[in-house]
Amino acid sequence: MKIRAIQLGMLRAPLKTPFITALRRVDQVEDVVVMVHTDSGHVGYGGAPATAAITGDTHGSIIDAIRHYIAPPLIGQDIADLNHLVDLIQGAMERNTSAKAAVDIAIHDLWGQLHGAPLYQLLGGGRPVLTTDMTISVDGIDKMVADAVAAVERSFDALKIKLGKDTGQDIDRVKAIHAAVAGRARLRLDANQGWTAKQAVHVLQTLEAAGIEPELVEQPVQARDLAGMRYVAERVRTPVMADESVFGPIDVIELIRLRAADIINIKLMKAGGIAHALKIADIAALHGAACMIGCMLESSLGVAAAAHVAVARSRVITRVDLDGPLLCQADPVDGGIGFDGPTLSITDAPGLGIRGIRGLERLDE
Ligand SMILES: C[C@H](N)C(=O)N[C@@H](CCC(=O)O)C(=O)O
Ligand SMILES: [Mg+2]
Repeated sequence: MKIRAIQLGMLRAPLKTPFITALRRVDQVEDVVVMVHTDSGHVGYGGAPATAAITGDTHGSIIDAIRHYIAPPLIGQDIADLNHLVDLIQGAMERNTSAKAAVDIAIHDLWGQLHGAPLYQLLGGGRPVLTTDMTISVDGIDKMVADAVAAVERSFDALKIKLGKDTGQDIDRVKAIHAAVAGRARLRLDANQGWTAKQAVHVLQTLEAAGIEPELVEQPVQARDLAGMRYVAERVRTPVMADESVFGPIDVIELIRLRAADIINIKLMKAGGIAHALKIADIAALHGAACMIGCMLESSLGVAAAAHVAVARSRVITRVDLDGPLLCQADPVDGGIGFDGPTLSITDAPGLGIRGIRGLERLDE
């Protein structure tokens, strides 16, 4: 099975309600779609959203990186040589992790199809069912409480509360949500880099003193401020999770060496795809650090790939934040994964099991 052509497209899916974090506000998912065609007539699907505020990648940069740097060396290569293909993708250029992830996902989809098995089975197996949390966008307190209660009523027992706008209001937000859902949902706090280290300690110690024990706090301070991450981790009971501070395997080694976080949020769009996400999970496991599998605001193309990774590394990936497709009015991806409330199930079709994408806009050269 040899790579014949790599085609690009755009997928757009309006959200049910705006997605708002300390970093950005978005109204729709927009993924660059990668379709890798083989001489055997198979198609491998991958995708990447542009999360410029986190990865630095834009739709234009993703398309350009794939067209001019990542795709050309792959043409004519054999899908059976997965490690070689991963080396070509990762070595094609510096950074551009979203573009690399989109192509890496499509190649892994084909590798699964080549072997006639769902990807998670080839990566080590596991039970193909996960439970995701639900994200509550940062907003006015009443709106956040209403969104949190609605999520709990839909059976979500873990809520990811977006914060990081204003420390005083953030404390009030968490107190109000805690009062509304206490005992029915675990609270995961995500400041998306919005606090200083001292502010983070103040927010968390105030909540802890009020008898609120969040399950974790995600990326309280600026991505590069590993000393700040450690400062927070040393002063609060709430476990600290690194998100924007950790992109690839090397970052994890540094983070663990500095003891700057307790938990690592693995995202394919930061890692550059499945191969490096697996490496991160394996490094974390060796050091006894726990992981979450996360996603950007993206469709079930990338989320399906992340789900296969989470299932195959379920001993170390103990938390799941794969709610991107659930935030959309409708997910245009056919096949792959399905949701029933917070329960995410993977089909047993070969590879990622993607059958097609409704309303795909083709991007021609
Ligand atoms: C969608 C997911 N629950 C999430 O919150 N992901 C990110 C933000 C992604 C984005 O801005 O697209 C996170 O910070 O964890
Ligand atoms: Mg985060």
